[in-house]
Amino acid sequence: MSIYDTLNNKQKEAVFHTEGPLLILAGAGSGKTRVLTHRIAYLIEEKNINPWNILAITFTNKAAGEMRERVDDLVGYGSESIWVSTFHSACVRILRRHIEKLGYGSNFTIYDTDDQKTLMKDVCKKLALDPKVFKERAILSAISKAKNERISAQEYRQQTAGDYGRQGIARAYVEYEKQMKLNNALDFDDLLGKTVDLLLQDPEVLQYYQNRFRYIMVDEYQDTNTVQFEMIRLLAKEHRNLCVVGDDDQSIYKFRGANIKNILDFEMVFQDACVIKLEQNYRSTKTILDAANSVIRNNRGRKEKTLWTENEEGNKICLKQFESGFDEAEFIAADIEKSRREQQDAYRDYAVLYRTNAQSRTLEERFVAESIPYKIVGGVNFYARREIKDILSYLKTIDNGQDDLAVRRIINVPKRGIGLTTVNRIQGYAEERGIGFYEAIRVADWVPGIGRGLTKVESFAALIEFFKAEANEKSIRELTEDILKQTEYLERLKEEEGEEADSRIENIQEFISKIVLYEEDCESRNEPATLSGFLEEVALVADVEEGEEERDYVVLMTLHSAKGLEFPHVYLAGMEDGLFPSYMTITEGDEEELEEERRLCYVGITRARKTLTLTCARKRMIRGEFQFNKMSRFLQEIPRELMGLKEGYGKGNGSAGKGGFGQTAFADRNFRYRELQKNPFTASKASRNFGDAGAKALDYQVGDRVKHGKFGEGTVMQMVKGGRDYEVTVDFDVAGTKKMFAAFARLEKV
Ligand SMILES: Nc1ncnc2c1ncn2[C@@H]1O[C@H](COP(=O)(O)OP(=O)(O)OP(=O)(O)O)[C@@H](O)[C@H]1O
Ligand SMILES: [Mg+2]
Repeated sequence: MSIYDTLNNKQKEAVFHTEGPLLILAGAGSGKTRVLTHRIAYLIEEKNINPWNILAITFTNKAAGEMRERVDDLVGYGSESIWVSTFHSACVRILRRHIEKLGYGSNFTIYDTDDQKTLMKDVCKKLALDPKVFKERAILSAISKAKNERISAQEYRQQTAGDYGRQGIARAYVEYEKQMKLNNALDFDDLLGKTVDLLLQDPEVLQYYQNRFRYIMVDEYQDTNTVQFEMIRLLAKEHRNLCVVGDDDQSIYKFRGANIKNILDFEMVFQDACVIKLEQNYRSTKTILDAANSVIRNNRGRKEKTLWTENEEGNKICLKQFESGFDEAEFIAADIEKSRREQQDAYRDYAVLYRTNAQSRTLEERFVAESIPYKIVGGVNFYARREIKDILSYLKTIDNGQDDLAVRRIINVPKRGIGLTTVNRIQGYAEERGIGFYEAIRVADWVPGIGRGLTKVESFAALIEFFKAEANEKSIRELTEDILKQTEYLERLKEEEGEEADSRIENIQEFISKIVLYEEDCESRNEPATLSGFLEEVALVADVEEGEEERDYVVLMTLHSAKGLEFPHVYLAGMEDGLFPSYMTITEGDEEELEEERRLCYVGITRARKTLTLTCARKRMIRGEFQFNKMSRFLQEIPRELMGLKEGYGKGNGSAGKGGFGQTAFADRNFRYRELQKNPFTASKASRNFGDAGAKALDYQVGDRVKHGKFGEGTVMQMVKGGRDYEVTVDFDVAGTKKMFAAFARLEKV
């Protein structure tokens, strides 16, 4: 039996159709990716095509990795010379070799978003653009959009003549390009754009790659954008052996410029293209497939497809509504553990998918508490996210200032003009004196060579001291909101705009919710909610080391990252109107947006092979406020007979099978749109009053023998009372004389 015998007739047709343009348009789980990998094997083994002549492109690194594995298994010897990669990494490889022809050095640097922002800041300054009107992030996203449409800076300038706002952007675009070139740098969009430039401008290079990539395959074709299409078109122009596979129902990257027209245009650009439709789904049970079909059916602008399966009926879909997001997470963790034991399968057979990154926080905490190994795919753990680490570092510094790394992390975040030289001087001084970094900051005027950096460091210290005083009087939430306000951390994120900044803001809001939950929890137990207590609790989750050898874990990820993947058991969490579909989609009533979200829901459902569990919460804490949500409208699109009952766990009493589902579940639970529109962080009454915590009385005095954690025993020589603390001079037996603040030194009388 050959490997091709496992394919159905349509799939075989697609695999054997090796010459000429081919479009495979088919629904989820119908074997598109499988056709691609078998096609590669077929080309090499049956058609004697040199592996070197094959290019396979897919969407994410994870998908590329999986495709590479599948190809290696099928092809064996020689498979390493096939290019299996994402668009970006293919472009980098091409550019490293030939970019000199465009006047760049082959050692060009790739700018990430931060680098871009830094450069754009300089550009705006140089052009004296009004920062109130021209936001860096907004300019950058306009540039990115233009680049994806292949509009150069010059063209952009001509197009926008007479339009004041866009003229400013055009000037910034021109200058940005000039600077990028001077820096020998490319941004992500350039990787594609410059590759296309190269292919257009240099016939030799074009010919080289056309001859090299005689067979080109593109997976997830529905999410390619205009530049990507142009690149493929050029590469395939000579030999025309281009096979693209996609599903218009799974197009979910419109916001990044994906152009669904590329599917429609394919037959126009390659007029003799053969089109094959695959209609049999091999992935999911009948029940899951029915659910997916009944959801996507509600989209109007789509090509009608009939996707069917010979797979078994399978379990009913489990739908559960919980009181809170916490209960939801508790259920998911318990359910995975229970099911895993019963079915004797592995953690990696389970995936939990959600709409926004911020949703991972509650799930992660539950998983840690239950010792269930998990991995966030396509992202990082909640407490490892940059913005969360930043705020945590503020809180740690305010709490005790003993975590040098935390202090160093925030001394210039957000930027307040304290450079690395100054930081290193302070560090050197701290090391020399054997004191902590923050202690050194507080005596910055003693740091040799600190010079002009001093005022800035002093005002940083004053800010922290202000927060310290505030910490004594305010709740952790108030303190945190004030940190975000006084440092303008949130303000700067908001100015950035764009999907990344939005996601960071959501994470911060989720962090605020965590604080509120902690404070409420303490209150209910009649315990004081202290900053140290909070940090300790968080550390239990934040400092969990990822097991190096751990290969079996539950996968947590956003719906977007889940594209192309499959799992035996899938949980879709947070199926609520206002979250999924998103609040913006609902309130703005944009039908196109809603259809895009519905496609995302279709992608989510069709990731499941055997079981699908849909969960939602009646109330969910968002930005520290409870918000009441209805079940997602997408759930209402799934016929009730496909849904089943699963016993409840823990506090979650919202079973969906009988009674619970229906009237009450879908009743309008005074969804508070207006609540949502409020400023997330209501201004707190921050008085610039440093308060006087007063120096705490010490149980030792001059002449006493004391003990220090690091320096050992010594004699107290001098004590000077300051506003908030004593400055103590101790003559240590071994370490010599040191000056230190009592609060930091934690000296014990012996
Ligand atoms: N002819 C077949 N016989 C048995 N299993 C098959 C067959 N075709 C596909 N499959 C299996 O069905 C599942 C889905 O296939 P694949 O991932 O290739 O689908 P897809 O169309 O790429 O899905 P998606 O739209 O989600 O990317 C895989 O587990 C694959 O191995
Ligand atoms: Mg696929």
